[in-house]
Amino acid sequence: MRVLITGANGLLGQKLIHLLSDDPDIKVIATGRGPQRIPASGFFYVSADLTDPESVQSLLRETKPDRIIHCAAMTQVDDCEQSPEACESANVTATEHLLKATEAFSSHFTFVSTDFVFDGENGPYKESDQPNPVSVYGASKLKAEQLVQASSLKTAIVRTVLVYGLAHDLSRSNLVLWVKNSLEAGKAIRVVNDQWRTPTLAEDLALGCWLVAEKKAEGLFHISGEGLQTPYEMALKVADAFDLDASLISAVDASTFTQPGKRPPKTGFLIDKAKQQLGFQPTPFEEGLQIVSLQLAQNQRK
Ligand SMILES: NC(=O)C1=CN([C@@H]2O[C@H](COP(=O)(O)OP(=O)(O)OC[C@H]3O[C@@H](n4cnc5c(N)ncnc54)[C@H](OP(=O)(O)O)[C@@H]3O)[C@@H](O)[C@H]2O)C=CC1
Ligand SMILES: Cc1cn([C@H]2C[C@H](O)[C@@H](COP(=O)(O)OP(=O)(O)O[C@H]3O[C@@H](C)C(=O)[C@@H](O)[C@H]3O)O2)c(=O)[nH]c1=O
Repeated sequence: MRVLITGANGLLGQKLIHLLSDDPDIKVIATGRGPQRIPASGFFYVSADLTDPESVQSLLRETKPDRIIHCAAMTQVDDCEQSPEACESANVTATEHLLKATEAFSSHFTFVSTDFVFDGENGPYKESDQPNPVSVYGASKLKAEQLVQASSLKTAIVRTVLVYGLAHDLSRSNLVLWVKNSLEAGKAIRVVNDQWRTPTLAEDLALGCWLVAEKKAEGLFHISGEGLQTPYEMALKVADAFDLDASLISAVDASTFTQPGKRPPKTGFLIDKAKQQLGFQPTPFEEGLQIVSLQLAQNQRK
């Protein structure tokens, strides 16, 4: 089976490559912007800018995938707010090019989306709840979802929430690494206690995406951790897991931040559909932190 993973240099992309590249029955084709930044082997890497229709057409012609897992996106929420055209291009137009190019090959298409399609007034959300994005990023992902749903291909949409984990040379950090690195540097941090999320271990998300793609499942799936927590609560758990000074963490209201992109207050997902239809079972947050801690220790020994 030939599996094309977009956004291969990103957090989810790297975890998918790690999950699939040792399987002798799967040929992993990884695509990213610019050179490969993943220090691993066992897969084929193609550099492509997905906003360029010609590049996308030739990528599909050359690789003829059976499954596509489209992870690539402009994920910096504040940058999207400040550069809406770049956001539209990376998140909507690129998805449109990919869908069009895929039509010739009838591949199954999995699109990775976000809790930020919701306004955060009524979380946790199930798949049938009504989206209402409050940021340019959220609106762009919803627009891309609508293109995916309108396509004649067999498609699935995997929405997820606040992904954390360790990977190489990422262009954006995540809450766990940010808190850990700040506390290790002795830096005081202010963390919001009036937003709620169901944080997702990157390895769990990769497996969830693969369960969808492998089964050629169709429709919407909410795939995340379980149990609402505030980023402040998560930060305290990070301090505990890494034996760092929790007194450096202070709780603040989101209103004290002047971020360009508005964040939905209470998202988080109900994941019964993914559990029942896919057999998805997320790792509890505390265990996820232990996994990240082990990976960091292994990297230090290398
Ligand atoms: N991280 C999170 O908390 C969440 C993520 N998601 C969604 O999950 C998916 C994966 O996110 P994640 O892995 O964390 O994000 P990352 O930002 O780590 O990875 C996204 C990748 O997309 C690449 N990319 C951006 N624009 C283009 C382009 N024009 N052509 C080719 N590649 C491009 C980036 O390249 P480069 O590295 O060169 O910048 C990056 O490697 C995204 O679709 C995101 O919207 C949903 C909810 C939460
Ligand atoms: C930087 C910072 C973040 N936070 C909190 C707010 C927020 O809930 C959480 C993560 O903040 P970030 O700015 O890293 O991420 P943010 O852009 O809010 O996260 C989102 O990313 C996109 C891609 C998604 O699709 C979403 O699911 C979501 O995870 O940490 C603080 O409390 N203090 C801070 O100084």
